[in-house]
Amino acid sequence: MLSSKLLPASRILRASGSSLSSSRRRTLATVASSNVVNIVEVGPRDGLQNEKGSVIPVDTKIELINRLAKAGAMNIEAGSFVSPKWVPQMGGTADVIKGIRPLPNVHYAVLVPNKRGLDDLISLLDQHTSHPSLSDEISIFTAATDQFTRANLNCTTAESLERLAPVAKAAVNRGLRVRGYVSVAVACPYTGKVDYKRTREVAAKLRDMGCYEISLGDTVGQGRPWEVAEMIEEVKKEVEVEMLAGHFHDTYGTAVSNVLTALQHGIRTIDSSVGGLGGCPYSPGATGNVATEDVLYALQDSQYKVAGSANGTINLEQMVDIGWWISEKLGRESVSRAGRAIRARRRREAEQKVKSKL
Ligand SMILES: CC(C)(COP(=O)([O-])OP(=O)([O-])OC[C@H]1O[C@@H](n2cnc3c(N)ncnc32)[C@H](O)[C@@H]1OP(=O)([O-])[O-])[C@@H](O)C(=O)NCCC(=O)NCCSC(=O)C[C@@](C)(O)CC(=O)[O-]
Repeated sequence: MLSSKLLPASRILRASGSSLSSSRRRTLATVASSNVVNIVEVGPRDGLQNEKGSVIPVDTKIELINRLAKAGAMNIEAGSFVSPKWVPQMGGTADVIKGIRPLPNVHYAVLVPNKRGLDDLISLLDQHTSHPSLSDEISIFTAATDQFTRANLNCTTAESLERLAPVAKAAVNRGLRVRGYVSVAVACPYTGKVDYKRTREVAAKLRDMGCYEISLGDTVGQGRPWEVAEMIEEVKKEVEVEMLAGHFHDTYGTAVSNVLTALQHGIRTIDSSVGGLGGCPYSPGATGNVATEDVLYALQDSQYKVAGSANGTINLEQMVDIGWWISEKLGRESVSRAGRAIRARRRREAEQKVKSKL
């Protein structure tokens, strides 16, 4: 386990459950210079929510989450309490949460869109008090444009923020940590290039309502590294970089570059999805999140160290296996570039071994 000294600020806040006091901010400034990178594994939620066809069995989702935790993932978005009419794949989240074998030091988060979602989670937790670590975090979400928020939440961004404020407050009062998402932080499928001032304002409002971390989503996956850099610099004018996370989809193949750009601009928490699973139901054509395997590979032997519970990190080889396993369950191959290359390398090595024995 990494010492808390090495963990990015927002994750320390989450560990202590405290709010940002001024003395905290000073300690955090030192921590922010750390090169430890946190991964938030969003495969079981963002990765699976958009799957077409039949609903993925609860047992498969549970196995996915348990495998991810075993491979060292310490932050896993396990599902969402949203309307199953809107997102049918997330319908069985309560059963998924109940079925997880919770590991110590792993945070299992659940996405909620409204008070009803939070109430559903709380009633589940109340029924399972013997598993206090079942789920200790909610993610709430809105967007930088009204058009996207309407498609995703059936209201404007201002209305969503108004609805989310009491949800965040109730969650914090209950002892849950609250993470906020700003979707379409760079570009919107309905309106094109986004005014980053708007991204900044929405991120600041989420911070003010009690979110310990705000994830900036390139939902469409069309952000270029220089645009991501500009967006982050704009948001940083109002929100501490220690509280920011990067969430990049890979539609145009820029996701790994965008991750590196985010790190260069001070962000230390990255959302990713095993096997590059995913896509957003309200962003037509958008592909999956940056693959966790690709991020792990890109950061190997660099100045950055990925935090995790498998010998202090996340095991890349195991993640490759999980990416292939879940992709095959979904009837396809993993789209992770590192995953494919590592599988090919393993095949070559196995063939050479056979040849050398002949
Ligand atoms: C917010 C609503 C419900 C509004 O939807 P609405 O239709 O305006 O709400 P409503 O209050 O009229 O409710 C409609 C029905 O849903 C039910 N309902 C209401 N709330 C819930 C709930 N929590 N759980 C279960 N059921 C619920 C409610 O009871 C009712 O049932 P009916 O009376 O018709 O039988 C809807 O818009 C919704 O569920 N949206 C969620 C959309 C979603 O999950 N999108 C994907 C996640 S966001 C994302 O992927 C982006 C992100 C985070 O990854 C970052 C990035 O990449 O940018």
